[in-house]
Order: sequence, then structure tokens, then C-alpha cells
Amino acid sequence: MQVCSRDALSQKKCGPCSGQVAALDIATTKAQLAELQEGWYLTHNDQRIRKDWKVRNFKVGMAFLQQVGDIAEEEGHHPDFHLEGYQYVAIEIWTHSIGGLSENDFILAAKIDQVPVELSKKQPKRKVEESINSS
Ligand SMILES: C[C@H](O)[C@H](O)[C@H]1CNC2=NC(N)=NC(=O)C2=N1
Repeated sequence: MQVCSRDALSQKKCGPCSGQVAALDIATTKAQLAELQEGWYLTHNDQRIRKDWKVRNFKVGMAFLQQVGDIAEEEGHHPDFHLEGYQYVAIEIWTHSIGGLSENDFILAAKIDQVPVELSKKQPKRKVEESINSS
């Protein structure tokens, strides 16, 4: 796979996720990750990408996830959603059929980055994930 800019990614369409879709190697994964907006990181043994947000309130979080859900349906590629502690949102993406990352995951991430979301004025000093676990 060719590494794409975030603009190019956001204009692509997710292809069908059969077992045939190619898993990205770690070098391509890291290069592609660097093209996304800030905040995405690798998790689950480098087999998923995840981003965390502390949003203004619960309704903002729900509305954001609804918009992302609409995009996911359109793309036929579906992320895992988390909304915890009423304002901590996280999204995890991977390609289930290969148990790892494919270009589809980055296409979806680039599209998610284009959805506006109102963040909390009080951002956690530590990573959002750590804040949830300790509160
Ligand atoms: C037939 C259809 O394309 C597949 O079942 C899709 C649906 N959504 C999916 N979403 C994600 N994230 N990974 C998949 O492998 C996947 N497979």
C-alpha cells in the first residue's frame, strides 16, 4: 500500500473487508499514522488504532458518535465506540477480517478527523485513557 496524505485518505472509499484485504506492515502503519491528525495511536499489539477525546458534555459525545456512525455505515467499515464518564469518548478501529490494520482503517480515521467536535474546556493533564481509569 502507498502511504497517503490525510486529504487523499479522506477522499478514498473503504473497500470490501474480505480476508483478502492486505494487512499493513509496521513500517507502513507508522508512516500512515503520522499522516493522520494528532491523537491516533497504536494499541492491541499494534493491531488497532485508537483516539481519545474529552468532549464538552454527554450530548456532544453522543452527537459526535452518531455522526461517526453514519460515516461508518456509509463506508461499510465499523469502529468500536466508547463513551465513559459522560465526556470521555474513544474510538478504536481495525479490520476484523484480518485481525489487524488495513488501509480502510486509516481512511475511516481520516474521515472521523473531519467531524467537528466540541472539546471540554478542561482537558486532562494526562492521557484521557489514564484519566478514566483513575477517576
Ligand atoms: C461484508 C462487510 O464488508 C464486512 O462484514 C465488514 C463490515 N464492517 C467491518 N468493519 C470493520 N472495522 N472491520 C471489518 O472487517 C468489517 N467487515
